[in-house]
Amino acid sequence: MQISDVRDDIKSELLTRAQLHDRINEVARQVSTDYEDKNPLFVAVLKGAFNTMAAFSQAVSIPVQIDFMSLSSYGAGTQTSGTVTVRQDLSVDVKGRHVLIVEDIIDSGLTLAWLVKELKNRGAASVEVFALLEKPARRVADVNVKYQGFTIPDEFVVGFGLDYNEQYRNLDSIAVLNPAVYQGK
Ligand SMILES: O=P(O)(O)OC[C@H]1O[C@H](OP(=O)(O)OP(=O)(O)O)[C@H](O)[C@@H]1O
Ligand code: HPA
Ligand SMILES: [Mg+2]
Repeated sequence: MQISDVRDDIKSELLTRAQLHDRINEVARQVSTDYEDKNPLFVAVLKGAFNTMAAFSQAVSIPVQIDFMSLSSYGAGTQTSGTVTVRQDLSVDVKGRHVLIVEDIIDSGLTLAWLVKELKNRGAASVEVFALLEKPARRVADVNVKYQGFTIPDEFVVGFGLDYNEQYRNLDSIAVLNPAVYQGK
């Protein structure tokens, strides 16, 4: 789906499909060098990171393993609930593994802070983060992000996996949602 398909709901396009893929490819090159011979485990944080994981994992040039964890804290709104709920856990043991978390966005930082701690507690040999988007304005939890895509302004964005109330995930770029869509809800 493209912005023209949901024009009235969108305030502005922030990152085009080409910009997203160019940056993901750059990060993938770096990660391929850094993790050569480490047999890394990529962990995508669902649902939002499904597109980032697909594009990123295809762009790396080393063998990797892939797993998913489904976490939720936003529900149907535009503000974090402050509580991370595990909807679906990993299917592999991370003990002794070099884990790279693949995330769509760091906003408050609460989701990632929780996950990094959890994976370290489970015995991962190392835990690093690739976040496609970072929204520094709303950060309340400190997270060390080794690989990042773009820093974005303090606006609620959708597309490329990111949703508002489970919609717009299949938009092929990142856009600022028109506040009229969620105001008064
Ligand atoms: O830094 P934070 O404030 O914690 O926000 C970031 C997280 O919030 C969103 O997930 P959400 O809870 O909306 O679940 P979803 O991925 O299924 O949409 C997003 O995909 C990140 O995982
Ligand atoms: O700006 C956002 N958009 C969609 N999901 C999110 N989760 C945290 N921040 C955002
Ligand atoms: Mg969401």
